[in-house]
Amino acid sequence: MISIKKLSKHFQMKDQTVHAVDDVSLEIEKGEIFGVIGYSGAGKSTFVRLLNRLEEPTSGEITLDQQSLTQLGKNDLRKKRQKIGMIFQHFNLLWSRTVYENIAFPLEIAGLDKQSSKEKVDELIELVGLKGRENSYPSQLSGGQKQRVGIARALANDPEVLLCDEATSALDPETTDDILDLLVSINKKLKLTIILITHEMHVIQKICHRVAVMEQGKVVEVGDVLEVFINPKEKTTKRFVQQLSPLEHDPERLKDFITEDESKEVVKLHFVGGTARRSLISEVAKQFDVYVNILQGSISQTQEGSYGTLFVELDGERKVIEASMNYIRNSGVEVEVVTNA
Ligand SMILES: Nc1ncnc2c1ncn2[C@@H]1O[C@H](COP(=O)(O)OP(=O)(O)OP(=O)(O)O)[C@@H](O)[C@H]1O
Repeated sequence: MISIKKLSKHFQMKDQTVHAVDDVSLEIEKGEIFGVIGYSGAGKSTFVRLLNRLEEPTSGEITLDQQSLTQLGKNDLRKKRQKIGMIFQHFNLLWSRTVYENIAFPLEIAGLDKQSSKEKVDELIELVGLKGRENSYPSQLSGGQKQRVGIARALANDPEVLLCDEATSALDPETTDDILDLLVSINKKLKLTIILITHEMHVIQKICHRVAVMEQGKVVEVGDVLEVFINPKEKTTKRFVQQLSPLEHDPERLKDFITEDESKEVVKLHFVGGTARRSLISEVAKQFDVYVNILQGSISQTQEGSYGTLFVELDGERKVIEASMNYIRNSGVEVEVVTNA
């Protein structure tokens, strides 16, 4: 749906050229939530601003639904921009206008008549959960509510793509989750393609289908979120993934559990995909005469399924331990016996 080819943006400074976006090529599918993650200065904001030409590329091409964005003249660009909604970290609302008027603003600009505009605004207010707040001013709203206004306004002209520039970075964790849930429900309901940039892996994990990792203007890794989480290849990607599972393997803590005792075995369970949804641990404890002691680990949900590791101690007769390990393996979960924790 969006095809980005060899896209670059260079800023010519007095004594140097900054390669903010450097030869980026990506294909973004219709209806997917595509995340771009990178540390500060990686080029994320510049990248997302190039996608609606708030920033003019130095070179390269962007195609949206087979139409070249990069070659559009001023008038056509203005029309096409209506099909690219955008939300921002600091909401960018009109402070002297009410919630209703903020959302109606892009419809006014598009020349919609009053009645159709009212119907659309009412529908959007319902969609983003702001019923009853139509007449409030932005200053009377919480951060999460302000972003809901931002989202409704961005959706006013029925865009094909929604660009999110660090849209949850100014929000507390709970509100962040609410807004991310809202984006997922909009993505599903409207089949809207969403491109979001963030420096938080939690955001990628929670809502994205695919992710690109940016570093010094370049995309250094791209793939399905689940795949990238399970098997990050680049150093930067590994650092981001570790943000979410710092406790995954703490050898010191596990050491105390490793014994020569035949009746105990410490095993590492590696969950990938849908398997972690099942109540495997309680099933094992119920069906086999073993105690299952969870030592450490974490399971995370992504849009494509769960992944993660759990270290557990199985305590029981040798052959029962073996049988429970086989049961776990047959459920599609990788089992590794931890001998050298
Ligand atoms: N208008 C500009 N003029 C000169 N340099 C710029 C301009 N905009 C961005 N840059 C530079 O381009 C590089 C990428 O910046 P960008 O803001 O896109 O990164 P980012 O990943 O979004 O980081 P942050 O989250 O800190 O904004 C940085 O080195 C930045 O200083």
